[in-house]
Amino acid sequence: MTAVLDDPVLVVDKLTKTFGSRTAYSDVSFTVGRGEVFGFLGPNGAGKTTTVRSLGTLITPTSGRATVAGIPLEAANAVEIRKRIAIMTEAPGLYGRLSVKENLQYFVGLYHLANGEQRIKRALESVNLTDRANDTCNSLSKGLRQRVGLARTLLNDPEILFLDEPTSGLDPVAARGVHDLISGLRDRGVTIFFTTHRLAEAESLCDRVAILNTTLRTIGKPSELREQLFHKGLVVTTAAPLADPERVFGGLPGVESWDNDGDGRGGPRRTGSDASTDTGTSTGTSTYRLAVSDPTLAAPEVVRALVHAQADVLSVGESRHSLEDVYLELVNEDVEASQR
Ligand SMILES: Nc1ncnc2c1ncn2[C@@H]1O[C@H](COP(=O)(O)OP(=O)(O)OP(=O)(O)O)[C@@H](O)[C@H]1O
Repeated sequence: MTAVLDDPVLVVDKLTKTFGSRTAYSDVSFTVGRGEVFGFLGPNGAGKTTTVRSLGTLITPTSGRATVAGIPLEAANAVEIRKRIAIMTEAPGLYGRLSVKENLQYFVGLYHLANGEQRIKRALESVNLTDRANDTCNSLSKGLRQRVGLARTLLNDPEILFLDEPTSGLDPVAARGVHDLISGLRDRGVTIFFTTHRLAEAESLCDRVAILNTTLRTIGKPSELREQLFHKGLVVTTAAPLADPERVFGGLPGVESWDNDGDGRGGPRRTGSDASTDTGTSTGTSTYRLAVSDPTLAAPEVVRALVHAQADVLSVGESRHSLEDVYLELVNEDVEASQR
């Protein structure tokens, strides 16, 4: 990633936007490298759309600086910046009574683009809509309209594509279609900056993500964020509660602390939701979470100790945290802080 950041296409430095007394986002700094897929996450009202609108020259930031596609973000440079970028807001902004092709022809004219027919042909091919070129936009499903919106953004061969919630309101199949398009564009070297509320989408598509909640809360690869925020751990499930878990886990090499889901023993635990969570009270199973320095070294010790204690072990595995866990941990921290 360092190599990618050696060729930054978007540099944001202490950018702030206020509307009167309301702060949309504040003191935001980050860099996006050429060819990155960069996810911008945050709760409702976090300032994501306002950031996109600012970087896309649609509104003027209150303070701070940015360089977009190598050009300083200043009112005098807005036209030059817009030639190099494209923005798709939540609603694709199409003329419903015009056909797909007529819409694209309209935008080719608006942007004064040469070789319009060739551009339209390529854009339609990129989004697999060649055979719907003569259909009116009103007759298309929301998912297909979103694809027309994407085709529009491709007309000027943008260096940076800003997509504001491109899969909002789409069913899983249509959303998958948009994901495939984003992956295809990444393969062609287009930098993609997109906002989303779908954390699994961000996790699977993005090279890096930033979490915004008026200020930037964190930024990094999803895997790095998981490691920064959560201890490494093992999850042990047994068919029945251990008679004396402290005797089994306490003092084992590499095991820093343990906790039995639901009873809070064994010291503090920092975790969000986990796919393997099962307090098991109704089925008799019991789940133990162990904070360990190195799961590969600790796991054999733990298994030996469990066998020695004649425990009925159902599973021993590494605990996994998702980007959603990271997000919820950070955003919940903000909610708690605001209530203090
Ligand atoms: N034109 C405007 N005038 C006044 N306040 C605005 C304006 N645009 C946005 N805001 C405020 O700025 C804040 C950030 O809004 P923004 O739409 O950027 O958030 P968001 O993260 O995109 O939210 P969502 O996920 O709901 O789309 C909100 O408090 C919003 O009310």
